Parts: sequence; structure tokens; C-alpha cells
Amino acid sequence: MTDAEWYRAPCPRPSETREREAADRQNALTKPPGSLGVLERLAIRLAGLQDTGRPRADKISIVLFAGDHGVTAQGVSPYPSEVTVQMLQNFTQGGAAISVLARELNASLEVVDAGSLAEADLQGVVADKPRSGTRDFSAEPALTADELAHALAAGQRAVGRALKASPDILVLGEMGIGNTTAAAAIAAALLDLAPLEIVGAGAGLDDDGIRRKASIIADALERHGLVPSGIPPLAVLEAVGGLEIAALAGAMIAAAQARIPVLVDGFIVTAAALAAVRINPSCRDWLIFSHRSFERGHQIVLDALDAEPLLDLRLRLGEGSGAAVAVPLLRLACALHAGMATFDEASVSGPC
Ligand SMILES: Cc1cc2ncn([C@H]3O[C@H](COP(=O)(O)O)[C@@H](O)[C@H]3O)c2cc1C
Ligand SMILES: O=C(O)c1cccnc1
Repeated sequence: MTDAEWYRAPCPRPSETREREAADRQNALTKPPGSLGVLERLAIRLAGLQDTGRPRADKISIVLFAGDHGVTAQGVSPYPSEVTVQMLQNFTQGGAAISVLARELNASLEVVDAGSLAEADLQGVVADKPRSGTRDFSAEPALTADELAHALAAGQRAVGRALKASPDILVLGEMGIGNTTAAAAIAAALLDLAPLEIVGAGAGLDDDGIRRKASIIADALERHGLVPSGIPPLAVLEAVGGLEIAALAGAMIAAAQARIPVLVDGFIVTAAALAAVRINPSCRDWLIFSHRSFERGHQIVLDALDAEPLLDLRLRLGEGSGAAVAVPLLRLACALHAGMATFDEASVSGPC
């Protein structure tokens, strides 16, 4: 493994001792064991990940990666590519959904331009991009190996900056018109699925549009030799990936290597998670799946990752919004774990 292959370095394992201690405490709290369901599992998992008896989800760092997609030339999104850069400005001016959620959660929000079409630096946005937009993958590979390496490392660099605030949890989001097409192409290639099984409406395509999007992906997978599957994940990202998607995969691996739990958002971030886990399976333990998106293929990718999302609110926005919405649940799980009395402390009788 060379320095350039930092993403292959193993991630630490969660502490089994802390998990056991947390499970014992949950069983001693004044409730029938298991009655707080997923909230118990969450507190136990966080105790193991954070290696503490007092798991927390107070300090939240949100990092949002943006990128544009050459394949939008094929009409795969109902919105024009300009919207990506316009939304970057909306994020920093505070008007986007994720801006509001970040404020409500008292979370930091860093916006990284990992490859939008913007040619100049945007105020309040960290530019870390090897090029402006990917190539149209219906005609040629989206990225070169060097561009992909840059994007993965941009994710690692963003995590390095976020770590300075010692966050309890990292929330990852994305923005990029056309990126549900790239995400579906990556997932179809890695899971050996017909694109029609996994493609959805994205930002709002109709049924005809969805069929066209699937057929553009199917042709591209053939053209790049990605069917049947078994192609290495980095080759898949080069052929049909996105700069923000690669940066997300790099960020997930880097966060796991640094022992920071990651809250995964919807369809696009989950496709990036699938790529990350294929590149470095040891990062899987550090990923907490926040919600099931309304995007059609999300459940399939979640299943492939053996992931049970916390929420299903029929969200289909992205930006990290679903992950942000799940933060209060994590906070409540931690508060219950820390604050409830045990049967002994409260002099409550256990089962007969
Ligand atoms: C105004 C606006 C704000 C968004 N915020 C996130 N997305 C979401 O929609 C895009 C993916 O959908 P597709 O692949 O169909 O283009 C991504 O930018 C995703 O983050 C947005 C989309 C729009 C239009
Ligand atoms: O689930 C998502 O992340 C999603 C779905 C549709 C459009 N944008 C994002």
C-alpha cells in the first residue's frame, strides 16, 4: 500500500467492551429490556464507536460535497446544471434546507466544491477540485485515475478540517444536478443490476424520463465494460462516477480511519457508501444509515449494505437533509442512555 493508496488502510474496530458495558446498562435501566428498540441499539453502537460510556451526538459537523455531471447533456435531470452552483450560493447564504437544519442543530456546515462547473472561487465554499464537472459518461469515461484520486483525497482533506472541531458525528451530504444518474450507474455496476431496477425520478423525472435515464445508463455500462459486474470499485468510479460521489467515499473512509461515526444520507450518499465499502470493507462499521429515501433504488443499495435506516419520511432531497433530520434521534438515544435511572437507583422491582 502506497501513501497514494491511503484509502486502503484499515479502519479501527468499534470497542466491543464499551458495547457490552452499554448493553448491560441498557438492561439495568428502568424499562423492560429492549423496550426502547432501535434507540437502545443506537446508544450501544455509539458507545462502541466513540469508545465511551457516555455516547454523544451534541457536536455535529456537516460536510456537503458538490459536483457537476457531463451526462446531464443527455437530459437525465429535469433541472439544468446551473442549479448546482446556484445552490452552492444558497447553502452559504443560509436559504437551503440543509442551511436551516444546520442552524437548528447548532451544527457546523462546510460546503466543498469537489467539481462543480464554477470556474471562479465561490464565497464561503472550499474549492478542492481536479476539474469542473465530469465528462459525459455516455460517450467517454467520466474521470481519469488522477482526477479520481484527487476527489477521494478531497474527501479525506475535508474530514481532516472537520476533525479540528472534534465532532461527535459527521453528517455527509451532496449537491449535483445529474448525480442520481451517476449514483444509479455506480450501484448498478457494483451490484450487477439492470439499471431500470434501480433508477428513480431524481429531482422529478416522469416515467418516460426514468426509462430514458435507465437506458442511457445501460448503454454506458456496456460501453465501459462494466457488465457483468466484478469490476473493481475504482474502475467503476472512473467510468461513471462523480467528483462529489468520490469525495464522499473518500470522506467516509477517512472518517472511519479517524474513528468518527458518519451519518449517511439518501440515495446518492448511500451509493458512495457502497463504493467506499467495496474499496475498504472495514469502514462499514462506522456508517449509520439515517433514512430510506423515496428514490426507487435506495432500498436495494441499503439491502446490499445490510443497512437498516432509522427513518422513512419519504424525503428525496439530498444535501444531507435526511441525515440531519436523524440527529435529534441520536441525541435522544444518548440522553436516555445517560439520564435514565437503573432499577437499583430508583428502587423499582425487576421482573417477577
Ligand atoms: C433546487 C434543487 C435543490 C436540490 N438540493 C438537492 N438536490 C438533489 O437533486 C439532485 C439530483 O437529482 P437529479 O439527478 O435528478 O438531478 C442533486 O443535486 C441532489 O442533491 C436538489 C435539486 C434541485 C433542483
Ligand atoms: O435520496 C437522495 O439523496 C436524493 C433523491 C432524489 C434527488 N436527490 C437526492
